[in-house]
Amino acid sequence: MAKRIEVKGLDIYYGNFLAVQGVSMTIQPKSVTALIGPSGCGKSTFLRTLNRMHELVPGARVEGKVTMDGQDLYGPDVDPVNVRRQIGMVFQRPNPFPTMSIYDNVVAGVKLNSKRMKKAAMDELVERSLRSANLWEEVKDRLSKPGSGLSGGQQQRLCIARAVAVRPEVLLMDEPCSALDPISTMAIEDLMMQLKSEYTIVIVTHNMQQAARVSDTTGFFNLKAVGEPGGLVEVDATDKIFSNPSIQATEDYISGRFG
Ligand SMILES: Nc1ncnc2c1ncn2[C@@H]1O[C@H](COP(=O)(O)OP(=O)(O)OP(=O)(O)O)[C@@H](O)[C@H]1O
Repeated sequence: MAKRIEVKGLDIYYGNFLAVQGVSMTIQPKSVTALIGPSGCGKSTFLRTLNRMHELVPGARVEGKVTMDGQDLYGPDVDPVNVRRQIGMVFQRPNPFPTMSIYDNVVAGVKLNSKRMKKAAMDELVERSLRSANLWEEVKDRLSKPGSGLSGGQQQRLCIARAVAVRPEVLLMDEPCSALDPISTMAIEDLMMQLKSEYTIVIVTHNMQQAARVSDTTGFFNLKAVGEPGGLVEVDATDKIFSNPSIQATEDYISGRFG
């Protein structure tokens, strides 16, 4: 299921404002890629262009190329809704549908994709998705209760279950632990390491220890100067970025000298 994403010469605009310039990188399948960098350098903006979610902002657009296993995600015949089905997103704040039951939350995306399913198949999908999100044991006896009754960490795992239920190829995670306590954060980090055996995972994180713990590859984004667009400064194996980066700005950032 996991697929490779290639980004070539990507510029990202909000209207006339060039927010991110010239990103080229390969995102490997069955691995976790972390995007780090100071606030405002365009990590979230870049992440959203990988499943065309930035298009929900009026006037936001890209120039350049993004392909998934060779398929141009911005090709003229490509439906962005289909791209978002193949490339799921998990957000900073857990956002289950609050009045919907845990069960219905898991299948919400599948129903949106208007797939008709028999009850038994749906039950099986709910169990499988909750198991992949490491949440099944905690919720199996209260599937009809509202998603809002879960703890923050459980809600985030419910959102991950909802994302994997539609069987995506890639999972994008935008600071998925920033609203969570350390124990829930550990649970999500463990989950990411399990999920990478099946998915391509890209995570934006402000937590460098987290990037070092969970990712195989790390990309460092930065602004060239105030008022200049953000861009990818360096991308390499996570061990290399955190022990012996090639670029001085990367070293300054990871050693806490700025940002
Ligand atoms: N909806 C938007 N409309 C206009 N400009 C935006 C929008 N979202 C982000 N920007 C601008 O794009 C640039 C990159 O922002 P982005 O949120 O991607 O950075 P980031 O690295 O993810 O920051 P943070 O770490 O603080 O979340 C910033 O200058 C920001 O002000």
